[in-house]
Amino acid sequence: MIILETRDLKYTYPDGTVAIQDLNIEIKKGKKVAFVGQNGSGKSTLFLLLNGTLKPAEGDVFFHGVPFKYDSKSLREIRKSIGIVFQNSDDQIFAPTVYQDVAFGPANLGYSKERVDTCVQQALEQVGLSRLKDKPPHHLSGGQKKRVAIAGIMAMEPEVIILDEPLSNLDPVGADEIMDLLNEFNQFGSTIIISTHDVDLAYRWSDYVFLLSNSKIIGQGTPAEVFKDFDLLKKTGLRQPTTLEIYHEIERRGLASGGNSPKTIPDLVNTLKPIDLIWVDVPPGIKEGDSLNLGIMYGQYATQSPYEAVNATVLHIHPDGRAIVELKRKGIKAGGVLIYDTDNYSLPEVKQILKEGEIVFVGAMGKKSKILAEHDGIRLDVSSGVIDKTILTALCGKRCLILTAGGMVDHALKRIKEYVETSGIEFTVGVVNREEDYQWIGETKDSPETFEV
Ligand SMILES: Nc1ncnc2c1ncn2[C@@H]1O[C@H](COP(=O)(O)OP(=O)(O)OP(=O)(O)O)[C@@H](O)[C@H]1O
Repeated sequence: MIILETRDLKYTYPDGTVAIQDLNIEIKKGKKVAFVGQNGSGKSTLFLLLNGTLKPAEGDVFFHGVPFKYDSKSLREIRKSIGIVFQNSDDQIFAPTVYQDVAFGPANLGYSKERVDTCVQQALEQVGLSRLKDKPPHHLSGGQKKRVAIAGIMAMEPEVIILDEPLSNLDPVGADEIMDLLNEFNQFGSTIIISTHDVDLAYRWSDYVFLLSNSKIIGQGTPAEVFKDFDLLKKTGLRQPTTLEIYHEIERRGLASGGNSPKTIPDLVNTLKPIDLIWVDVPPGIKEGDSLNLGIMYGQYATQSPYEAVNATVLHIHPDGRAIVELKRKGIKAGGVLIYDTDNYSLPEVKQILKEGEIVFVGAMGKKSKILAEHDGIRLDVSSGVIDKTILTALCGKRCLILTAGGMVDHALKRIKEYVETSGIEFTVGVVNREEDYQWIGETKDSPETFEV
């Protein structure tokens, strides 16, 4: 279903600058969409047109198929449904306390005092700022201000959230947290639209990408479609995403299987071809013909099983101390991922799972789960980029637990099951405390035996 659409949109600033022209786009409900383009390509102007802050010189914007009207009542409705978070949080935050700032939007929509309070409490909890509600926003860090701005929009419960450069001025962990938050909103059904210069982010995160250049859309499609088009990227002055660039280099050297578009490190690792002879550094004292334990390899290296211990025979030692070795493999079992739904949280149960499930790696997704873990002293090994890091850990034979809630439970389950299915690497995955969703993958009778490495 199309939620937002533009037809022949044009916008000219009063000084004559044409910032948007011939713009025809369709945005589907519930999707994560990225607009990518260089400075001055027109992203911010387009976003202001998409929530009615600017009125087009020509053309129309449609919400659920209905063209925008620009009287104050219609605009209020549009801004309630389509929230925008500005690039610079200081342009958005002005009230004396965090609470009052977040309350501004819902109060302006004429909500009752009780409803405003509920919306604000909920939004502050979602972005993890309940504790700072009485602080003046200008005393907060850049990342915290960004969250206040996001909470202010969330409190109006919009269907579409537009964020202009959501990660500008954030450190890597703060950036991951904001993206996790946006994924969470998306799981609850919001359509999320961002602008960014960051091709890695657009490639990894979005369902659909628009490339903007000189006020026009010059390319669009899934991230895999858009970012494999070198000519298009060149025209837009953008580079390829790093994961894709590394993949193409190893593919060109015959080390990865062709025709893939890996988005994440687990996906990239999974494209590697099996190899039998490799160069390695050998410790002093090793002679030709000796055996070496090289550790563990997985993915397509495996010949008999999804995951294997690798021993090697030293064939030839070069005078510089490096040696050519022939790999000998032994199948062992991969680890597993358990997902715990914190909507049905019980600390004794989590403790029992950690102990009896022999869990060695714990991650939490979503503010609620992180706060629960912190409050109850559950040590977290990872709190951002959780799904990928957990998959990589499970591939190394370890048992992992993800604490999360709501739509994120299904999101994590789906992503990990997809990985299991496309990679052919079998490890266990399931929701542990939600009977109807309890599933295991890869627990077959003929699962490979476990060997000591
Ligand atoms: N208030 C304004 N008056 C005149 N021209 C403007 C105004 N705001 C933006 N422009 C111009 O409109 C064009 C598009 O600007 P816009 O801010 O939409 O681009 P952008 O893609 O968001 O850039 P950035 O990535 O730097 O934020 C640019 O040429 C810019 O100089």
